[in-house]
Amino acid sequence: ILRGSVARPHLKPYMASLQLDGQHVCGGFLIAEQWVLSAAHCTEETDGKLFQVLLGAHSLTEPEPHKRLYQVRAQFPHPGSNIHNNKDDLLLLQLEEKAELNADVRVLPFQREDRDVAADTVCEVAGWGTIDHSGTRPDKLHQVERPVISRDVCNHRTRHDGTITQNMMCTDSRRKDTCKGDSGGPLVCDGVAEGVVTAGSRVCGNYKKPAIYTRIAPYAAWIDGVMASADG
Ligand SMILES: CC(C)CC(=O)Nc1cccc(-c2cccc(CN)c2)c1
Repeated sequence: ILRGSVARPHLKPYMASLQLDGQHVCGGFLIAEQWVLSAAHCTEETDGKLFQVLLGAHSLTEPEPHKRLYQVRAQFPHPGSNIHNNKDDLLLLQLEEKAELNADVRVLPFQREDRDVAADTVCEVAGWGTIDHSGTRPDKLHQVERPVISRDVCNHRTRHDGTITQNMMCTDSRRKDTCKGDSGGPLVCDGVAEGVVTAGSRVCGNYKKPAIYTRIAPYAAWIDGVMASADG
């Protein structure tokens, strides 16, 4: 998160850190006791290894009362996701067991009504992604508020030039923005997850490249189907 602030500890109890060998790679969030939603492109550099999922954390390194690292039983990237574009950039992770829910570990509801969030709505996004242009990685969760911009503005030829589909949404990226390692985290508007951070043009804080999110509502049926089909 570029030019945001340190989040209030454990006030975003749905946040997950997807880790490999103890290193934060991407964000995610708890959508059910045994399921985390993230971004499919986060698996690009994992060489087929499964993530571990850290829940209940504010600091990535310090001991905290309800912090716990969960093994992943299975990962389900959306079948339409690919490395060449941001389409269908969603990843479902089934935890090895149901997460123990408590004050610091809680499910976040996601939007099921497929209707665009109005432009200028101020939403919030959080993550352990890089916090400056030198790629400094934070120990603590950061957050930032960002206004939604319309798909028409986001698709302008000087911005994302028509690549933003109706399954995507954008927020203004002037100065304050998402960045590397924030992918997979939720865009939360009025307490509901409306989108999942995707890397898009992989630049941060440049107003000509607004932040892009995969809208969740269009994928509600896919999410429900995977959760229902996987055992348990
Ligand atoms: C395996 C993956 C972690 C590789 C990757 O995603 N790299 C990468 C590099 C630079 C910027 C970003 C990035 C992420 C989220 C939002 C944005 C744009 N605001 C950029 C992402």
